Amino acid sequence: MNNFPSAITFENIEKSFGSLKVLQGITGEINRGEVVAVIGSSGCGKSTLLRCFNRLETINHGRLIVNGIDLSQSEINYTQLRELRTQVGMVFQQFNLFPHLSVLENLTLAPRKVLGKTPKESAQLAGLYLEKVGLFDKASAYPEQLSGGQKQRVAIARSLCMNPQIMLFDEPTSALDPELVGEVLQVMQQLAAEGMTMVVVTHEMQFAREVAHRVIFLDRGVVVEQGSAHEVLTYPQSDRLRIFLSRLNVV
Ligand SMILES: Nc1ncnc2c1ncn2[C@@H]1O[C@H](COP(=O)(O)OP(=O)(O)OP(=O)(O)O)[C@@H](O)[C@H]1O
Repeated sequence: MNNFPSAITFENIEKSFGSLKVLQGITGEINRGEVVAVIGSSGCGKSTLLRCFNRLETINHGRLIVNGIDLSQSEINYTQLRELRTQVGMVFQQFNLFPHLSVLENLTLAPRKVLGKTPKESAQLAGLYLEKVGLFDKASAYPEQLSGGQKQRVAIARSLCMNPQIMLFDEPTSALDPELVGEVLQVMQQLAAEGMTMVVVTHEMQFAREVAHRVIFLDRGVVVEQGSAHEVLTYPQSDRLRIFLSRLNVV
């Protein structure tokens, strides 16, 4: 367990793609054991913020510390990047499973290659986490044989095999048929109850309301409001948040 006090600290971070300023000076903190939902309209920078947290994107300006690793610099060394990718798991909208590998092979690959586990140790780990997401019986299936909800549960189990301290979820249920959303949210809810630090970019306001400790509302690359899910979703202070929520029929 890393002893750095907060899981993620970000101060005045900025990120541009060419002339497009996507993050325009964002400051905040994710505490250990906290579940934070990041909400906002399409294109406001939610995914970019999340991707900065595991260095899929590099910030242009500001200070960013993730699990004690300083990501403020434009260059970090290979050891730090490996450490970061081990400690911070990420689940994507499109699952990103390897189609040519079985479920078991998808789960055991990183523990073997990155953590140096033996095939037996990694298979044990995989079994443990497949059990946790209710898919032990699918170990020898291939991704194409699974439903979207099952694929996403496999993707979560795959991340958990690395024993991460922080989990990032980028719209994990957006690509799913509505009837499959619940099974994925349930797994996430269980992780949250076990104390996992989670940052979740989501359009699922019910999940935000029921599971998130805190909600951050982004608009055009700035944090417009943040607070408890109850405060932010029930008593929006700004017109921008009111309009966003009314479009989703939340308020
Ligand atoms: N690699 C990139 N190169 C150029 N522009 C990018 C890149 N990634 C994101 N953008 C742009 O940055 C802006 C913010 O994108 P981002 O994906 O962070 O938004 P979002 O809030 O997650 O949106 P959505 O809810 O639709 O996923 C968008 O205008 C997007 O087109």
